[in-house]
Amino acid sequence: MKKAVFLDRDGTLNIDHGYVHTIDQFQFIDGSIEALKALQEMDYALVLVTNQSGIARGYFTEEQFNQLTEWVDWSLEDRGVHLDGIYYCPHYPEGIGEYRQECNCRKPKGGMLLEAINDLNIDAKQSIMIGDKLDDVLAGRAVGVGCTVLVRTGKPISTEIEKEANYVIDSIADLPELVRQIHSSKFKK
Ligand SMILES: O=P(O)(O)OC[C@@H](O)[C@H]1O[C@@H](OP(=O)(O)O)[C@@H](O)[C@@H](O)[C@@H]1O
Ligand SMILES: [Mg+2]
Ligand SMILES: [Zn+2]
Repeated sequence: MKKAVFLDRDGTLNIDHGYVHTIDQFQFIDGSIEALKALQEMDYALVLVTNQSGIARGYFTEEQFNQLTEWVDWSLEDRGVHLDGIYYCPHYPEGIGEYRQECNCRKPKGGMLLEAINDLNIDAKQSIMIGDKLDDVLAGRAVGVGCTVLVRTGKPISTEIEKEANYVIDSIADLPELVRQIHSSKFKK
């Protein structure tokens, strides 16, 4: 079994301009690519788990999402970062057509993470969920992820919400250092 970092997208990997769906709108957060590279070198599988209710809301199509995702994936590969899995939820309970669903994949539910855990043989306990919203923390917790991390690069987070995560850091750029510290403090025990 392998350990993984479950990565939220908007607000964590890229700036959340609100329902980002074009290459022009997609801005990697400073230091995010380098952080992913470092985590990959620490033997973490990298798994993207993103709510894309903009599809169900009719703001953009699944096809547009897939095109952008392909660009993101290749931009990362270009910089030596391989995403082991990409999972997205296109649904919304008040959405349109086939996307109007009370699904099990939209965070805070754990469906996307669970699918990845099964597909990629991931050890949830050894894994990390990082995101910018309480829903990310709750999704991680729902599947028994060992460590939940909130970043301050996305939606504003209240002190009440901060208490729900195991750690709060300024940006995903700080995650490799946090992981190193966690590992070294475990050794000392
Ligand atoms: O952060 P991840 O999961 O990667 O993606 C979230 C996005 O799909 C969008 O999620 C929306 O929330 P609702 O889906 O409308 O609740 C809003 O927060 C948007 O600003 C945001 O772009
Ligand atoms: Mg987010
Ligand atoms: Zn869904």
